[in-house]
Amino acid sequence: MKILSKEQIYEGDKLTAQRQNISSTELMERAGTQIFNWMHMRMQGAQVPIHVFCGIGNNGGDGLVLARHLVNHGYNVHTYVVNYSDKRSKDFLVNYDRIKQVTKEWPTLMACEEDFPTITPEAIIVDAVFGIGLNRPIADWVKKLFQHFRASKAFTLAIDIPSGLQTDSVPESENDVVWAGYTLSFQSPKLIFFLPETSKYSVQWEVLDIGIDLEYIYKLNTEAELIGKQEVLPIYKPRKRFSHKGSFGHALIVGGSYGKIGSVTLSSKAALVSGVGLVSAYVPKCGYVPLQVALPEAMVITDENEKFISNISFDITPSAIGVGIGIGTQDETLLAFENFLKENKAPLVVDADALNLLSKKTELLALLPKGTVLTPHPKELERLIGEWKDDFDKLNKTKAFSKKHEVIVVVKGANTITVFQDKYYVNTTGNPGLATAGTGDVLMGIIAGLITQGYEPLSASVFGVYLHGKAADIILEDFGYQSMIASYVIDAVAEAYIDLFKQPEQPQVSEAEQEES
Ligand SMILES: NC(=O)C1=CN([C@@H]2O[C@H](COP(=O)(O)OP(=O)(O)OC[C@H]3O[C@@H](n4cnc5c(N)ncnc54)[C@H](O)[C@@H]3O)[C@@H](O)[C@H]2O)[C@@H](O)CC1
Ligand SMILES: [K+]
Repeated sequence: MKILSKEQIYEGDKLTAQRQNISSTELMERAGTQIFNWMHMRMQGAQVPIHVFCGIGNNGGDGLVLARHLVNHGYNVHTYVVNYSDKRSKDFLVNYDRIKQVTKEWPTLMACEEDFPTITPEAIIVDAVFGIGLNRPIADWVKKLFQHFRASKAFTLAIDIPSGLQTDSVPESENDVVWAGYTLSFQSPKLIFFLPETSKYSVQWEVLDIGIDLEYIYKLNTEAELIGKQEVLPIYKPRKRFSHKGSFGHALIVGGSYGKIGSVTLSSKAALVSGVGLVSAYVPKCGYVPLQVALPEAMVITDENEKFISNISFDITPSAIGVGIGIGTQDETLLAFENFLKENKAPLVVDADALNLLSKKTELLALLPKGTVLTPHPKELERLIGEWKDDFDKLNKTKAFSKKHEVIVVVKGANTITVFQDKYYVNTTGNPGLATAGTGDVLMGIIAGLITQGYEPLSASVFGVYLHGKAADIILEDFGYQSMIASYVIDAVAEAYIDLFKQPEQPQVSEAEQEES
C-alpha cells in the first residue's frame, strides 16, 4: 500500500472531486459517514457518552459530519468546536449549519481551559481537532486540551491523524499531541504510524476507503510503501517442476569466532529454509565440528585460524555471500575482510560486525558491489551514518547514505524499513518476540538465501524482511513474546511461505441465512 505525502493526499482529494464530479462537501460527507459506519458497527447504539472535538478546518468538518450521524442514530453525543482560529473552512461551515438542523444541543464553543468538559474514563473521545493541515505551533490551551484527553483515560479515536502530529516530523513534546487508541486514516496510512518515536501516538490504525480516484493512486510514485502480503506476492518466484538444487544457487555464509559459531549455524540454516540449493559456511577452525553436527545440510570451509577469521579464501563460486555475523572486529579480521572485498564479485549481504568494520574503516564502503544489502540494528546504523536528531532525520541520512554508496539499507526495528535510494519500504510483519538473540542472523540468512536464488537484492530484502516477520507472527500463538527464540523463527519460515497463498477465511453463513437472502 502506498503511503502518500500530505501534498499527494490533498491532490488526490482535489482530483477525485473533479473526476467524480462531486463537491468537496460531498467528499467530506463520505469521509464522516465512513467514520460513523465504523463506529456504529462496533457500538450498535450503546449509550456510552461520545465527546466529538472538532477543529475549524476540514478535519473538524469530518467530526461534525460524524456527530450529525451519531445524533440522528440516537447516540449520546456531545459536540465541541475547538475554536483555535476564526478562519473556518467552507466545508466546516456547511456542516456546522447542518448539525444545527438536527439537534437543539448545538456544539459547545471552546476557547480556553475553563471550557473543558469533564470526561469520564468510560466515555469515548473523538479527536477531529487537527488533521494533516496542521502547519504551525499549537496554542497552549489546545495543548492542555490534549493533555486533558489523556488524563481522562477515555478511549480516544483520532480522525485521520492524532491531532498535533504532522505527517513529516516528530513533535517536540509528547504533551503537544493527542494519544489515540485508534486512528481512522483516510486514503493512506501515515508514515508516522510506523516510526519508533511517533507510533506510540496511535496504538492501532486503519485506512478508510473514501473512494479516491484509483487511477491517480495507481500511477502515483510515493516515497514510502507499506509492505504486506499483496506487495510481496508479485515478488515471489514460483518453482518450475524440472528444477534441481543447482537451479537455486549456492549461498556462502562467512562469520563466527570462538563462542559465536551459533550465529553462522542460524544464518546458514535460515538460508537453507529460504530455499537455496546449497549452503557453505566459512568459519574459523573451532566452528568445524559444531556446524557439521548442528547442520548436516551445510558444507563447511574453515579459516586457517583456530578462533577467528584471518583470511577469507575459498575455491567455490557462491551465488551470494552473507558476511559479518559473530566475526568480531580485531585487526586481522578487518584485514581479511578488506582483502576479501577487493577480490569479491558475488552479491553481498553485510551484517553485524562486518558493518562495524565498515564504520571502522569507511574506505571499505567503496569496495562494496552495487546493490549490497546492509542490515544494521540502530547502534550499527548510527556508527555508519552518524547521530540523528529524530526518526525523520535518521531516514533522510540513511537515504543519503544509500544513494552515495549505492547500497540497500535494512533499518531493523519494530517496523523494519528497507531504504534504497529515494524510497522507503515499510514492513508490516513481526512482533516484539523478535527482540531476542540470533533473529538478526536469521534475517541475514534469509536475505542472502533469496539473492542466492536469483531475487534482486532489493526484492530479496523487502521479501526477506516480510517472511522473517511473518514467521515470528505465526509462532506468536505458541511461544508468546517471551519464549520465542531464533531457531523457532527458522522453523516457521516454511509456514510463512505457505501463508502467502492462503485465502482469507470467508465468514460462515448458516443455511437459514442463505435461504433468507
Ligand atoms: N480535502 C478534502 O477534500 C478532504 C479532507 N479531509 C479532512 O481534511 C483534513 C485536512 O483539513 P484542512 O486542510 O482543512 O486542515 P486541518 O483541519 O487539519 O487543520 C486546521 C486548519 O487550521 C489551520 N492551522 C494549522 N495549524 C494551526 C495551528 N497550529 N493553529 C491554528 N490554526 C492552524 C490550517 O490552516 C488548517 O486550515 C484531513 O486531515 C481530513 O481529515 C476529509 O474530509 C476528506 C476530504
Ligand atoms: K485528528
